[in-house]
Amino acid sequence: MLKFKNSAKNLIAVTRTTYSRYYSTLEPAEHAPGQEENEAWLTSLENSNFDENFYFKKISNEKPKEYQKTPYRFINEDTDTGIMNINLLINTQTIKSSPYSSLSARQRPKAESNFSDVRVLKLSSGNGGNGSISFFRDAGRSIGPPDGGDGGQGGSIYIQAIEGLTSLNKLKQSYRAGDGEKGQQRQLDGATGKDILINVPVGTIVKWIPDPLILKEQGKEVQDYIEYPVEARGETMEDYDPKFIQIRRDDYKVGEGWLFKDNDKTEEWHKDKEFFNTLNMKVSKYDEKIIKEEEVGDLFPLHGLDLSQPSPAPILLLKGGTGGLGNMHFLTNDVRNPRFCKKGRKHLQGHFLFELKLLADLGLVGLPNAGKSTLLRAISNARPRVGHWEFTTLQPTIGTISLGFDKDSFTVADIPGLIKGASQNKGMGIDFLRHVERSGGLVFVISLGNNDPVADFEVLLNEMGERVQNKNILVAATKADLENTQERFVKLKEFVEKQNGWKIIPVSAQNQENIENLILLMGECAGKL
Ligand SMILES: Nc1nc2c(ncn2[C@@H]2O[C@H](COP(=O)(O)OP(=O)(O)OP(=O)(O)O)[C@@H](O)[C@H]2O)c(=O)[nH]1
Repeated sequence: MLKFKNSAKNLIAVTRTTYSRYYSTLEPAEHAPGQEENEAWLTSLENSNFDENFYFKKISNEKPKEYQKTPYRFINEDTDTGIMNINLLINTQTIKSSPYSSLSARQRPKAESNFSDVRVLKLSSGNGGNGSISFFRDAGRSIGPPDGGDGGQGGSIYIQAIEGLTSLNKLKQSYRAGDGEKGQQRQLDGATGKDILINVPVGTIVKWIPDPLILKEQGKEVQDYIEYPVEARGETMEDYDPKFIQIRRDDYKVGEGWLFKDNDKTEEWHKDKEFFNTLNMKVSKYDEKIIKEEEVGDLFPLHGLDLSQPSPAPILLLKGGTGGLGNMHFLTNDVRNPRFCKKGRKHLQGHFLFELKLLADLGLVGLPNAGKSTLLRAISNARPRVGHWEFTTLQPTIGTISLGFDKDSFTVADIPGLIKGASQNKGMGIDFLRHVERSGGLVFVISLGNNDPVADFEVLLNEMGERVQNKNILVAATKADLENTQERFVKLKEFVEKQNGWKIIPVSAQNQENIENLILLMGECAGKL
């Protein structure tokens, strides 16, 4: 049999009588699928039985119709998507306002340049490259068999929580993965678009949110939406409790997405031809498969992705578009001269809210200037800022405390001081409490240098509200080295011990007094002893 190679040097000249004879006696270009292979592939598509249940189960409860106009839809099936572990679902937490909103302009840039725990990012994956329409050519022959390669896969956006990061401030405002390149002649597939991997600190929660600009136009606040992802849009329905958001690609439907080579023989011309319609019916099955895979793959947990552990591998957030098929796939018995290929599938785009909740075993809670940072310096390797003025601590610091070489160590988070009215956003507000929210225990740091430590403790308990529930509590009465603190300590001890038998210990962080005992009690509070 005569060989038709894709290199001119290897080409064996053939004399052809008719076009069809030419094709029936020649094999196509070296790696391009041949006519027989294409026929077999199209037949397999025709007979293929995609697990419709698998795909449609997830969207069967999709309601109501008008939501479908939006570029996203809610899905309420609680099924594993195959790319994301459902166990990662968490409850939505409230975000009220910028943690820095109440700071003076002088303080703000300092705080924001080093630390950021809430960010909104615009993310887009890449478009799939278009297929290519090309025919083998050489000097002796004006046109050969189709050899147009496939478009490259669009780049995807991945996220990975890694240890050693403590802030979201390095993230950019938007990320866009690369587009797949278009297919090339000689069966060359287009290059794959560049993926993007976003590294975040362990403890980051990622939530999908609608475009903040659109929300603004509608007079809605991103914050409201985050607090009640569905309710704030007035879209809650009885028995409708969506678990996923499906961000949709504004793209061609099954049987569409063809690109044609000739200006005069466009889609209209082809749609009149039986050979094209027959082929399109078969290729539609391929479209269906790709689109169904997108429906499943493009789901995101509505209540967010909680990266509370280092991610063993990057997690796919937004998948790039699939590359379009080149014309080499469409050479069949009926289609001798496929002057068409498929477009690449489009990218996905969405806005995501990144919220960092540092993960420490214990949280230090106290009024400004109570001595929290000094205490953390005394007991751990952390070096938080210490000052004589209030609100020295503008960003949370985490210290690690060792209980000895044969015991677990534990971590302690120092957060900015709370003041009366903090829950109404006074001082630094209470947004920083997100960083002690997931701690098993809280250590209240009360200064014995203040006149009425009991009243101080009451202020803190008021501001903390229900946040103290289900937590181990310890009170560190600090600055015990100061004069006349004995009597204050006795009163405070009495008050503390009345509260569910909580423990209290006097210390002087400055003079390193009673620190060993404090560490032991803290280890107990952290559940490590
Ligand atoms: N005498 C004495 N002074 C202390 C002790 N601990 C802290 N101080 C002083 O109290 C002041 C406040 O200490 P910080 O550790 O910055 O207090 P903070 O609670 O972290 O303050 P904010 O950052 O405002 O929340 C500093 O001047 C410290 O030197 C102590 O045990 N004894």
